[in-house]
Amino acid sequence: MALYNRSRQKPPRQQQRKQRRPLPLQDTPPIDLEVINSHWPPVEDFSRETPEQHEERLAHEHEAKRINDEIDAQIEIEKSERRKRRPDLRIILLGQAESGKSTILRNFQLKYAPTAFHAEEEAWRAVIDLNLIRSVTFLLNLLEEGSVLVPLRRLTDDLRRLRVSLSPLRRIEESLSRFISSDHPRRASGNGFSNNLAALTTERAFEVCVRSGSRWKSFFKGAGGGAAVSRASAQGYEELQNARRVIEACREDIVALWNHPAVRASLAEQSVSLEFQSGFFLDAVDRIAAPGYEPSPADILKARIQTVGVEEYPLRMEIGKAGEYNRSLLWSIIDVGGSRALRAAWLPYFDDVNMLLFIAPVSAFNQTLIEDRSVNRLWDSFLLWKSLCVHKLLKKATFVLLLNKYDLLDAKLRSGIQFRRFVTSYKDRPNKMDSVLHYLKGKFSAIYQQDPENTQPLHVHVTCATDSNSTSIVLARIREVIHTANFKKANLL
Ligand SMILES: Nc1nc2c(ncn2[C@@H]2O[C@H](COP(=O)(O)OP(=O)(O)OP(=O)(O)O)[C@@H](O)[C@H]2O)c(=O)[nH]1
Ligand SMILES: [Mg+2]
Repeated sequence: MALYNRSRQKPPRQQQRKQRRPLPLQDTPPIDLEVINSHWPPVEDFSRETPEQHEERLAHEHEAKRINDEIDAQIEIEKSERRKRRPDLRIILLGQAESGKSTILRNFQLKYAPTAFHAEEEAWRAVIDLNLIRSVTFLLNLLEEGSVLVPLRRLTDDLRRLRVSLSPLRRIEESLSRFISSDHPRRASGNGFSNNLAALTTERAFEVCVRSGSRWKSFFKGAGGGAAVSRASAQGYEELQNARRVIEACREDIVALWNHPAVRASLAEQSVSLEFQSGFFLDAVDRIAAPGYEPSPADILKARIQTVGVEEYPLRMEIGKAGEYNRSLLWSIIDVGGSRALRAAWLPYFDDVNMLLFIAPVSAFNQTLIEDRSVNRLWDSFLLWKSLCVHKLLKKATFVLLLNKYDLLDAKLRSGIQFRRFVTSYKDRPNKMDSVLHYLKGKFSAIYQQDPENTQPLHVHVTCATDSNSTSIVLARIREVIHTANFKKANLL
Protein backbone atom coordinates (compact mmCIF):
# COMPACT_ATOMS: atom_id res chain seq x y z
CA MET A 1 0.00 0.00 0.00
CA ALA A 2 2.73 2.40 0.98
CA LEU A 3 4.30 2.06 -2.41
CA TYR A 4 1.47 3.87 -4.20
CA ASN A 5 1.62 6.69 -1.72
CA ARG A 6 5.37 6.86 -1.92
CA SER A 7 5.50 6.88 -5.69
CA ARG A 8 2.82 9.54 -5.73
CA GLN A 9 4.56 11.54 -3.04
CA LYS A 10 7.70 11.80 -5.12
CA PRO A 11 6.71 13.24 -8.49
CA PRO A 12 9.49 14.66 -10.64
CA ARG A 13 10.54 18.17 -9.69
CA GLN A 14 8.88 19.85 -12.63
CA GLN A 15 5.61 18.17 -11.80
CA GLN A 16 5.95 19.22 -8.14
CA ARG A 17 6.31 22.82 -9.20
CA LYS A 18 3.23 22.51 -11.42
CA GLN A 19 1.20 21.02 -8.59
CA ARG A 20 2.13 23.79 -6.20
CA ARG A 21 0.90 26.51 -8.59
CA PRO A 22 -2.59 27.54 -7.30
CA LEU A 23 -5.53 26.83 -9.60
CA PRO A 24 -7.77 29.67 -10.65
CA LEU A 25 -10.77 29.67 -8.30
CA GLN A 26 -13.36 28.68 -10.89
CA ASP A 27 -11.20 25.66 -11.95
CA THR A 28 -10.74 24.24 -8.43
CA PRO A 29 -12.03 20.66 -8.51
CA PRO A 30 -14.76 19.84 -6.02
CA ILE A 31 -13.60 18.12 -2.87
CA ASP A 32 -15.27 15.32 -0.95
CA LEU A 33 -14.56 15.69 2.76
CA GLU A 34 -16.13 12.29 3.45
CA VAL A 35 -13.11 10.49 1.98
CA ILE A 36 -10.65 12.17 4.32
CA ASN A 37 -10.99 9.37 6.86
CA SER A 38 -11.77 6.56 4.46
CA HIS A 39 -9.34 4.18 2.75
CA TRP A 40 -6.32 5.50 0.96
CA PRO A 41 -5.67 4.70 -1.77
CA PRO A 42 -9.35 4.30 -2.64
CA VAL A 43 -10.52 0.73 -3.16
CA GLU A 44 -10.54 0.06 -6.87
CA ASP A 45 -12.93 -2.13 -8.81
CA PHE A 46 -11.06 -4.73 -10.91
CA SER A 47 -14.12 -6.83 -11.80
CA ARG A 48 -14.08 -5.78 -15.47
CA GLU A 49 -10.36 -6.47 -15.97
CA THR A 50 -9.32 -8.64 -18.94
CA PRO A 51 -6.83 -11.50 -18.22
CA GLU A 52 -4.07 -9.42 -19.93
CA GLN A 53 -4.90 -6.37 -17.85
CA HIS A 54 -4.91 -8.57 -14.76
CA GLU A 55 -1.43 -9.95 -15.60
CA GLU A 56 -0.13 -6.50 -16.35
CA ARG A 57 -1.49 -5.11 -13.10
CA LEU A 58 0.05 -7.93 -11.04
CA ALA A 59 3.40 -7.46 -12.74
CA HIS A 60 3.21 -3.74 -12.07
CA GLU A 61 2.32 -4.30 -8.40
CA HIS A 62 5.09 -6.85 -8.07
CA GLU A 63 7.65 -4.40 -9.42
CA ALA A 64 6.30 -1.60 -7.25
CA LYS A 65 6.54 -3.82 -4.17
CA ARG A 66 10.11 -4.71 -5.03
CA ILE A 67 11.03 -1.01 -5.23
CA ASN A 68 9.15 -0.33 -2.02
CA ASP A 69 11.01 -3.10 -0.16
CA GLU A 70 14.29 -1.73 -1.44
CA ILE A 71 13.47 1.75 -0.16
CA ASP A 72 12.36 0.35 3.21
CA ALA A 73 15.59 -1.61 3.53
CA GLN A 74 17.62 1.50 2.68
CA ILE A 75 15.74 3.55 5.28
CA GLU A 76 16.41 0.86 7.89
CA ILE A 77 20.14 0.88 7.07
CA GLU A 78 20.28 4.68 7.33
CA LYS A 79 18.37 4.64 10.62
CA SER A 80 20.71 2.09 12.13
CA GLU A 81 23.75 4.03 10.84
CA ARG A 82 22.37 7.17 12.46
CA ARG A 83 21.73 5.27 15.66
CA LYS A 84 25.32 4.05 15.58
CA ARG A 85 26.62 7.57 15.00
CA ARG A 86 24.42 9.26 17.59
CA PRO A 87 26.58 9.74 20.66
CA ASP A 88 25.54 8.53 24.07
CA LEU A 89 26.79 11.78 25.50
CA ARG A 90 27.71 15.23 24.17
CA ILE A 91 30.23 17.43 25.93
CA ILE A 92 31.08 20.93 24.77
CA LEU A 93 34.39 22.58 25.63
CA LEU A 94 34.09 26.35 25.95
CA GLY A 95 36.42 29.13 27.00
CA GLN A 96 38.44 31.95 25.51
CA ALA A 97 41.25 31.40 23.03
CA GLU A 98 44.24 29.62 24.46
CA SER A 99 42.43 28.58 27.61
CA GLY A 100 43.33 24.93 27.00
CA LYS A 101 40.16 23.49 25.42
CA SER A 102 41.92 21.47 22.72
CA THR A 103 44.48 20.32 25.29
CA ILE A 104 41.69 19.00 27.51
CA LEU A 105 40.24 17.25 24.44
CA ARG A 106 43.63 15.59 23.84
CA ASN A 107 43.63 14.44 27.47
CA PHE A 108 40.23 12.83 26.92
CA GLN A 109 41.59 11.07 23.83
CA LEU A 110 44.75 9.95 25.62
CA LYS A 111 42.80 8.52 28.55
CA TYR A 112 39.77 7.02 26.86
CA ALA A 113 40.80 6.42 23.24
CA PRO A 114 44.58 5.89 23.36
CA THR A 115 44.79 4.00 20.06
CA ALA A 116 43.27 6.95 18.22
CA PHE A 117 45.53 9.34 20.15
CA HIS A 118 48.73 7.49 19.25
CA ALA A 119 47.68 7.10 15.61
CA GLU A 120 48.03 10.87 15.27
CA GLU A 121 51.57 11.17 16.60
CA GLU A 122 53.09 11.89 13.20
CA ALA A 123 50.72 14.78 12.61
CA TRP A 124 51.58 16.19 16.01
CA ARG A 125 55.30 15.89 15.30
CA ALA A 126 54.83 18.32 12.41
CA VAL A 127 53.05 20.77 14.73
CA ILE A 128 55.81 20.45 17.32
CA ASP A 129 58.42 21.00 14.59
CA LEU A 130 56.56 24.10 13.49
CA ASN A 131 56.20 25.37 17.08
CA LEU A 132 59.95 24.88 17.54
CA ILE A 133 60.89 26.56 14.26
CA ARG A 134 58.69 29.53 15.06
CA SER A 135 60.56 30.00 18.34
CA VAL A 136 63.86 29.85 16.45
CA THR A 137 62.82 32.29 13.75
CA PHE A 138 61.52 34.53 16.53
CA LEU A 139 65.03 34.58 18.01
CA LEU A 140 66.57 35.02 14.55
CA ASN A 141 64.40 38.07 14.04
CA LEU A 142 65.97 39.54 17.14
CA LEU A 143 69.27 39.41 15.32
CA GLU A 144 67.95 41.36 12.39
CA GLU A 145 68.99 44.90 11.82
CA GLY A 146 66.82 47.33 13.74
CA SER A 147 65.64 44.81 16.33
CA VAL A 148 64.78 46.52 19.59
CA LEU A 149 66.13 43.63 21.60
CA VAL A 150 69.57 42.87 20.15
CA PRO A 151 70.90 45.91 18.34
CA LEU A 152 73.10 44.89 15.42
CA ARG A 153 76.19 46.54 16.84
CA ARG A 154 76.21 43.92 19.61
CA LEU A 155 76.16 40.99 17.17
CA THR A 156 79.25 38.93 17.65
CA ASP A 157 80.73 36.76 14.90
CA ASP A 158 79.23 33.60 16.36
CA LEU A 159 75.77 35.18 16.34
CA ARG A 160 76.25 36.27 12.73
CA ARG A 161 77.24 32.70 11.85
CA LEU A 162 74.18 31.28 13.61
CA ARG A 163 71.98 33.72 11.74
CA VAL A 164 73.26 32.35 8.45
CA SER A 165 73.37 28.67 9.38
CA LEU A 166 69.79 28.71 10.74
CA SER A 167 68.29 30.68 7.86
CA PRO A 168 67.03 27.50 6.00
CA LEU A 169 64.55 27.10 8.85
CA ARG A 170 62.58 30.06 7.50
CA ARG A 171 61.86 28.12 4.32
CA ILE A 172 60.91 25.04 6.34
CA GLU A 173 58.54 27.16 8.41
CA GLU A 174 56.75 28.07 5.20
CA SER A 175 56.28 24.51 4.00
CA LEU A 176 55.17 23.18 7.39
CA SER A 177 52.68 26.02 7.75
CA ARG A 178 51.32 25.22 4.33
CA PHE A 179 50.51 21.64 5.29
CA ILE A 180 49.12 22.30 8.70
CA SER A 181 47.08 25.39 7.97
CA SER A 182 46.67 25.64 4.25
CA ASP A 183 44.12 28.43 4.63
CA HIS A 184 46.53 30.47 6.69
CA PRO A 185 50.07 30.07 5.41
CA ARG A 186 51.27 32.77 7.80
CA ARG A 187 50.25 33.17 11.40
CA ALA A 188 46.64 33.98 11.95
CA SER A 189 46.39 37.26 13.76
CA GLY A 190 49.56 39.04 12.86
CA ASN A 191 50.76 38.62 16.39
CA GLY A 192 53.65 36.34 15.59
CA PHE A 193 57.02 37.72 14.88
CA SER A 194 56.54 41.39 15.00
CA ASN A 195 59.12 41.45 17.78
CA ASN A 196 56.96 44.04 19.36
CA LEU A 197 56.84 43.90 23.11
CA ALA A 198 53.05 43.82 23.38
CA ALA A 199 53.05 40.58 21.38
CA LEU A 200 55.88 39.14 23.40
CA THR A 201 54.12 39.48 26.72
CA THR A 202 51.24 37.33 25.51
CA GLU A 203 51.39 33.56 25.26
CA ARG A 204 50.60 33.66 21.56
CA ALA A 205 53.72 34.72 19.74
CA PHE A 206 54.14 31.38 17.99
CA GLU A 207 50.60 30.97 16.77
CA VAL A 208 49.81 28.15 14.37
CA CYS A 209 46.30 28.22 13.06
CA VAL A 210 44.10 25.43 11.79
CA ARG A 211 40.75 26.00 10.14
CA SER A 212 39.06 22.96 11.49
CA GLY A 213 40.25 20.70 14.24
CA SER A 214 40.98 17.41 12.55
CA ARG A 215 40.98 17.86 8.79
CA TRP A 216 44.66 18.73 8.70
CA LYS A 217 45.50 15.42 10.32
CA SER A 218 43.96 13.47 7.46
CA PHE A 219 46.84 14.55 5.26
CA PHE A 220 49.24 12.64 7.46
CA LYS A 221 47.11 9.51 7.45
CA GLY A 222 47.75 8.89 3.77
CA ALA A 223 51.09 10.58 3.49
CA GLY A 224 53.40 7.89 4.79
CA GLY A 225 52.95 5.28 2.10
CA GLY A 226 50.54 2.90 0.45
CA ALA A 227 49.78 2.55 -3.22
CA ALA A 228 46.80 4.87 -3.12
CA VAL A 229 48.75 7.90 -1.96
CA SER A 230 48.16 10.78 -4.35
CA ARG A 231 51.04 12.55 -6.10
CA ALA A 232 50.38 15.71 -4.08
CA SER A 233 50.43 13.73 -0.84
CA ALA A 234 53.62 11.96 -1.80
CA GLN A 235 55.25 15.26 -2.70
CA GLY A 236 54.03 16.79 0.55
CA TYR A 237 55.35 13.85 2.51
CA GLU A 238 58.73 14.26 0.85
CA GLU A 239 58.76 17.93 1.85
CA LEU A 240 57.94 17.01 5.43
CA GLN A 241 60.78 14.51 5.50
CA ASN A 242 63.05 17.17 4.10
CA ALA A 243 61.93 19.60 6.82
CA ARG A 244 62.80 16.99 9.38
CA ARG A 245 66.31 16.56 7.92
CA VAL A 246 66.92 20.33 8.07
CA ILE A 247 65.77 20.48 11.70
CA GLU A 248 68.06 17.60 12.61
CA ALA A 249 71.00 19.29 10.85
CA CYS A 250 70.33 22.53 12.75
CA ARG A 251 70.07 20.91 16.16
CA GLU A 252 73.39 22.08 17.61
CA ASP A 253 73.03 25.58 16.25
CA ILE A 254 69.53 25.94 17.70
CA VAL A 255 70.89 24.92 21.11
CA ALA A 256 73.75 27.42 20.69
CA LEU A 257 71.37 30.23 19.78
CA TRP A 258 68.99 29.57 22.64
CA ASN A 259 71.86 29.35 25.16
CA HIS A 260 73.76 32.34 23.79
CA PRO A 261 74.38 34.79 26.66
CA ALA A 262 73.65 37.87 24.49
CA VAL A 263 70.27 36.49 23.40
CA ARG A 264 69.32 35.52 26.95
CA ALA A 265 70.49 38.85 28.34
CA SER A 266 68.44 40.76 25.80
CA LEU A 267 65.32 38.77 26.56
CA ALA A 268 65.87 39.26 30.29
CA GLU A 269 66.44 43.00 29.84
CA GLN A 270 63.02 43.27 28.24
CA SER A 271 61.39 40.86 30.76
CA VAL A 272 60.42 38.51 27.94
CA SER A 273 59.81 34.96 29.22
CA LEU A 274 59.60 32.69 26.22
CA GLU A 275 59.12 29.78 28.60
CA PHE A 276 55.59 31.01 29.34
CA GLN A 277 54.67 31.00 25.67
CA SER A 278 52.44 28.27 24.29
CA GLY A 279 54.21 25.76 22.09
CA PHE A 280 57.59 26.45 23.68
CA PHE A 281 60.01 23.61 22.90
CA LEU A 282 63.40 25.37 22.86
CA ASP A 283 64.39 23.73 26.15
CA ALA A 284 63.97 20.29 24.58
CA VAL A 285 65.75 20.82 21.23
CA ASP A 286 68.30 18.10 21.88
CA ARG A 287 65.53 15.53 22.08
CA ILE A 288 63.09 16.96 19.56
CA ALA A 289 65.62 17.65 16.81
CA ALA A 290 67.25 14.24 17.24
CA PRO A 291 66.91 11.70 14.37
CA GLY A 292 64.01 9.31 14.91
CA TYR A 293 62.22 11.65 17.33
CA GLU A 294 58.75 10.46 18.24
CA PRO A 295 56.59 12.85 20.25
CA SER A 296 55.67 11.76 23.75
CA PRO A 297 52.12 12.33 25.05
CA ALA A 298 53.54 15.20 27.14
CA ASP A 299 54.95 16.84 23.97
CA ILE A 300 51.61 16.49 22.21
CA LEU A 301 49.81 18.13 25.13
CA LYS A 302 52.27 21.03 25.02
CA ALA A 303 51.95 21.62 21.27
CA ARG A 304 49.97 24.66 20.23
CA ILE A 305 47.62 24.87 17.31
CA GLN A 306 44.79 27.38 17.27
CA THR A 307 41.31 26.05 16.53
CA VAL A 308 39.28 28.04 14.03
CA GLY A 309 35.69 26.84 13.73
CA VAL A 310 33.84 24.10 15.59
CA GLU A 311 34.43 20.39 15.37
CA GLU A 312 32.79 17.39 16.97
CA TYR A 313 35.13 14.58 17.92
CA PRO A 314 33.59 11.15 18.35
CA LEU A 315 35.24 9.36 21.25
CA ARG A 316 34.63 5.65 21.36
CA MET A 317 35.56 4.43 24.83
CA GLU A 318 38.38 1.95 24.44
CA ILE A 319 39.34 1.18 27.97
CA GLY A 320 37.85 0.64 31.37
CA LYS A 321 38.00 -1.80 34.22
CA ALA A 322 36.71 -5.25 33.39
CA GLY A 323 32.95 -5.21 33.37
CA GLU A 324 32.84 -1.44 33.89
CA TYR A 325 31.17 -0.72 30.60
CA ASN A 326 28.36 -2.90 29.50
CA ARG A 327 28.72 -1.66 25.94
CA SER A 328 31.10 0.47 23.93
CA LEU A 329 30.07 4.05 24.58
CA LEU A 330 30.28 6.82 22.07
CA TRP A 331 30.92 10.27 23.46
CA SER A 332 30.98 13.32 21.30
CA ILE A 333 33.29 16.12 22.39
CA ILE A 334 32.79 19.49 20.74
CA ASP A 335 35.88 21.68 20.50
CA VAL A 336 35.54 25.30 19.44
CA GLY A 337 37.75 28.21 18.52
CA GLY A 338 37.72 30.56 21.50
CA SER A 339 38.61 34.00 20.19
CA ARG A 340 35.81 36.57 20.24
CA ALA A 341 35.16 36.59 16.50
CA LEU A 342 34.60 32.82 16.55
CA ARG A 343 32.11 32.64 19.42
CA ALA A 344 28.98 33.23 17.32
CA ALA A 345 29.58 29.81 15.76
CA TRP A 346 29.10 28.05 19.11
CA LEU A 347 25.36 28.60 19.43
CA PRO A 348 24.02 25.83 17.15
CA TYR A 349 25.88 23.29 19.30
CA PHE A 350 24.27 24.28 22.62
CA ASP A 351 20.96 22.61 21.92
CA ASP A 352 21.44 19.08 23.12
CA VAL A 353 24.70 19.08 25.05
CA ASN A 354 24.71 17.07 28.26
CA MET A 355 27.74 18.73 29.77
CA LEU A 356 29.52 22.04 29.43
CA LEU A 357 33.19 22.09 30.34
CA PHE A 358 34.26 25.71 30.80
CA ILE A 359 37.99 26.24 30.81
CA ALA A 360 39.25 29.40 32.51
CA PRO A 361 43.00 30.01 32.29
CA VAL A 362 43.78 31.42 35.73
CA SER A 363 47.30 32.41 34.69
CA ALA A 364 45.91 34.99 32.25
CA PHE A 365 45.27 37.63 34.95
CA ASN A 366 48.10 39.85 33.68
CA GLN A 367 47.35 39.50 29.96
CA THR A 368 45.04 41.16 27.49
CA LEU A 369 43.07 39.63 24.64
CA ILE A 370 44.87 39.47 21.32
CA GLU A 371 41.63 40.49 19.62
CA ASP A 372 41.10 43.48 21.93
CA ARG A 373 44.13 44.81 23.74
CA SER A 374 41.96 46.86 26.08
CA VAL A 375 40.37 43.77 27.69
CA ASN A 376 41.99 41.79 30.47
CA ARG A 377 41.84 38.05 29.72
CA LEU A 378 40.59 37.10 33.16
CA TRP A 379 37.83 39.69 32.90
CA ASP A 380 36.88 38.27 29.49
CA SER A 381 36.67 34.79 31.02
CA PHE A 382 34.28 36.08 33.68
CA LEU A 383 32.10 37.85 31.11
CA LEU A 384 31.95 34.74 28.99
CA TRP A 385 31.14 32.53 31.98
CA LYS A 386 28.38 34.91 33.03
CA SER A 387 26.77 34.81 29.60
CA LEU A 388 26.84 31.00 29.57
CA CYS A 389 25.46 30.66 33.10
CA VAL A 390 22.25 32.45 32.10
CA HIS A 391 21.94 30.91 28.64
CA LYS A 392 18.49 29.38 28.13
CA LEU A 393 19.72 26.63 25.80
CA LEU A 394 22.15 25.33 28.41
CA LYS A 395 19.74 24.87 31.28
CA LYS A 396 19.76 21.08 31.02
CA ALA A 397 23.53 20.79 30.82
CA THR A 398 25.76 19.94 33.76
CA PHE A 399 28.31 22.71 34.29
CA VAL A 400 31.93 21.85 35.01
CA LEU A 401 34.45 24.63 35.56
CA LEU A 402 38.15 23.95 35.06
CA LEU A 403 40.50 26.53 36.56
CA ASN A 404 43.32 25.70 34.17
CA LYS A 405 47.03 26.58 33.90
CA TYR A 406 47.56 26.65 37.66
CA ASP A 407 51.23 25.78 37.01
CA LEU A 408 51.73 29.06 35.14
CA LEU A 409 49.75 30.95 37.78
CA ASP A 410 52.06 29.54 40.43
CA ALA A 411 55.18 30.41 38.40
CA LYS A 412 53.99 33.97 37.84
CA LEU A 413 53.12 34.58 41.49
CA ARG A 414 56.43 33.08 42.61
CA SER A 415 58.31 35.31 40.18
CA GLY A 416 56.88 38.28 42.10
CA ILE A 417 54.02 39.37 39.82
CA GLN A 418 51.34 40.79 42.13
CA PHE A 419 47.83 39.44 41.49
CA ARG A 420 46.22 42.44 43.18
CA ARG A 421 47.90 44.80 40.71
CA PHE A 422 45.70 43.33 38.00
CA VAL A 423 42.67 42.35 40.10
CA THR A 424 42.20 45.22 42.52
CA SER A 425 39.28 43.59 44.34
CA TYR A 426 41.72 40.95 45.57
CA LYS A 427 42.97 43.63 47.99
CA ASP A 428 45.62 42.51 50.46
CA ARG A 429 45.07 38.78 50.33
CA PRO A 430 48.28 36.71 50.07
CA ASN A 431 50.00 36.57 46.69
CA LYS A 432 49.89 32.76 46.84
CA MET A 433 48.42 30.27 44.39
CA ASP A 434 46.01 28.57 46.84
CA SER A 435 44.61 31.89 48.00
CA VAL A 436 44.14 33.18 44.43
CA LEU A 437 42.48 29.93 43.34
CA HIS A 438 40.15 30.02 46.34
CA TYR A 439 39.22 33.61 45.51
CA LEU A 440 38.57 32.88 41.83
CA LYS A 441 36.58 29.75 42.59
CA GLY A 442 34.32 31.80 44.88
CA LYS A 443 33.75 34.43 42.20
CA PHE A 444 32.95 31.94 39.42
CA SER A 445 30.64 29.91 41.70
CA ALA A 446 28.75 33.02 42.82
CA ILE A 447 27.99 33.92 39.19
CA TYR A 448 26.67 30.42 38.52
CA GLN A 449 24.49 30.47 41.61
CA GLN A 450 23.03 33.87 40.81
CA ASP A 451 20.68 32.30 38.28
CA PRO A 452 17.90 30.47 40.17
CA GLU A 453 17.42 28.18 37.17
CA ASN A 454 20.86 26.64 37.77
CA THR A 455 19.66 23.93 40.10
CA GLN A 456 22.33 21.34 39.35
CA PRO A 457 25.52 21.54 41.42
CA LEU A 458 28.51 23.24 39.79
CA HIS A 459 31.63 21.06 39.64
CA VAL A 460 34.93 22.91 39.93
CA HIS A 461 38.41 21.46 39.37
CA VAL A 462 41.88 22.98 39.31
CA THR A 463 43.87 21.66 36.34
CA CYS A 464 47.15 21.75 34.54
CA ALA A 465 46.10 20.34 31.18
CA THR A 466 49.67 19.71 30.07
CA ASP A 467 50.09 17.24 32.94
CA SER A 468 48.25 14.12 31.80
CA ASN A 469 48.56 12.36 35.17
CA SER A 470 46.80 15.00 37.24
CA THR A 471 44.31 15.74 34.45
CA SER A 472 43.49 12.05 34.21
CA ILE A 473 42.25 12.13 37.82
CA VAL A 474 40.03 15.12 37.02
CA LEU A 475 38.64 13.38 33.92
CA ALA A 476 37.84 10.31 35.99
CA ARG A 477 35.92 12.54 38.41
CA ILE A 478 34.05 14.15 35.53
CA ARG A 479 33.16 10.73 34.24
CA GLU A 480 31.95 9.85 37.69
CA VAL A 481 29.69 12.91 37.68
CA ILE A 482 28.30 11.83 34.33
CA HIS A 483 27.85 8.32 35.63
CA THR A 484 26.13 9.03 38.90
CA ALA A 485 24.36 12.36 38.63
CA ASN A 486 22.48 12.77 35.42
CA PHE A 487 22.82 10.25 32.72
CA LYS A 488 22.39 7.16 34.83
CA LYS A 489 18.79 8.23 35.24
CA ALA A 490 18.37 8.30 31.50
CA ASN A 491 19.99 4.85 31.20
CA LEU A 492 22.75 6.33 29.09
CA LEU A 493 25.50 4.62 31.05
N1 LIG B 1 51.65 25.46 31.08
C1 LIG B 1 50.44 25.11 30.70
N2 LIG B 1 50.11 25.16 29.40
C2 LIG B 1 48.87 24.77 29.04
C3 LIG B 1 47.91 24.33 29.97
N3 LIG B 1 46.78 24.01 29.30
C4 LIG B 1 47.03 24.25 28.00
N4 LIG B 1 48.29 24.72 27.86
C5 LIG B 1 48.95 25.11 26.61
O1 LIG B 1 48.30 26.29 26.17
C6 LIG B 1 48.29 26.31 24.75
C7 LIG B 1 46.90 26.62 24.29
O2 LIG B 1 46.06 25.54 24.56
P1 LIG B 1 44.91 25.11 23.55
O3 LIG B 1 44.33 23.86 24.12
O4 LIG B 1 45.41 25.09 22.18
O5 LIG B 1 43.89 26.33 23.73
P2 LIG B 1 42.43 26.46 23.13
O6 LIG B 1 41.54 26.87 24.25
O7 LIG B 1 42.06 25.25 22.37
O8 LIG B 1 42.63 27.71 22.16
P3 LIG B 1 41.84 28.05 20.80
O9 LIG B 1 41.89 26.85 19.94
O10 LIG B 1 42.58 29.22 20.25
O11 LIG B 1 40.44 28.43 21.22
C8 LIG B 1 48.83 24.97 24.28
O12 LIG B 1 50.17 25.14 23.87
C9 LIG B 1 48.78 24.10 25.51
O13 LIG B 1 49.82 23.16 25.53
C10 LIG B 1 48.28 24.28 31.35
O14 LIG B 1 47.50 23.92 32.23
N5 LIG B 1 49.55 24.68 31.64
MG1 LIG C 1 41.73 24.86 20.38
